[in-house]
Amino acid sequence: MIRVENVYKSFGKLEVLKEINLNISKGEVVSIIGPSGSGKSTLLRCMNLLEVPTKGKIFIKDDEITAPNVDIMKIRQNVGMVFQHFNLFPHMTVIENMTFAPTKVKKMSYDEAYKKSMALLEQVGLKDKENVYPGKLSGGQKQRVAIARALAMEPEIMLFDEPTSALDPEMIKEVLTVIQDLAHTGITMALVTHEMGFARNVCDRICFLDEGRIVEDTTPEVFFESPKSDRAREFLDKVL
Ligand SMILES: Nc1ncnc2c1ncn2[C@@H]1O[C@H](COP(=O)(O)OP(=O)(O)OP(=O)(O)O)[C@@H](O)[C@H]1O
Repeated sequence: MIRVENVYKSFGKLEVLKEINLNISKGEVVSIIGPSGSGKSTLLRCMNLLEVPTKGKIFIKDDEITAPNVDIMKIRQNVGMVFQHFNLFPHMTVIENMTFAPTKVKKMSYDEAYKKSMALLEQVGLKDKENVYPGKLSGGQKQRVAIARALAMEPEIMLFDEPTSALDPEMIKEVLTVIQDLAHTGITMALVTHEMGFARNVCDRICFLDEGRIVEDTTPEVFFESPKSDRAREFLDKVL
């Protein structure tokens, strides 16, 4: 579903990603973890071209998204993204946030977008917040709306960039539960997360990044029980 081939990314002289090769199959749930500054967010953002690789290719299904003249809007319709800071439109109510892209970008009828949005709000436990502005929601509620909003575009892929890092501890669980419920429903998911329990219990695979390179790409069992690299062992000693 997602194929990253020999990708490099630099910001000026700073080489942030080096020789990245990664395959994520349809329906797989992959966690990208590693020390701060190791390039996790940059790698995720390359998967929908929020960052453009300096070198290498990325394919979504069989389409090379790094090819010149690619229709980026079309790609992003199929790749939902959830950010650390929610990114809801503050001047729109929850339902306006939800129906905006499906009607404007996907040209869904308002009725269809509305029905779909309400079903998704119910799924994330926020049906009663339909007409509320984001400013009146808690962080956890905002993030659940952001997830529902991304799902309203019916993407085949969801990218999560530290979706719980900006939340108070008591709200982390409600958001992780929503993400966990989504895992293994057929949607392909890549997550940058610092939630080791979630990575271990929910994800199919762990990609451990260190200084811009994938150092381990393995199952949670192997990664958490017997990582092969010193760097992963040092990292786990610090975070567990
Ligand atoms: N747009 C940018 N311009 C310049 N440097 C950037 C940019 N985005 C990221 N970087 C740098 O690239 C490096 C990797 O950043 P990235 O956010 O991908 O790391 P990360 O592993 O996600 O870190 P964290 O866990 O702290 O969020 C960092 O040194 C960061 O400062």
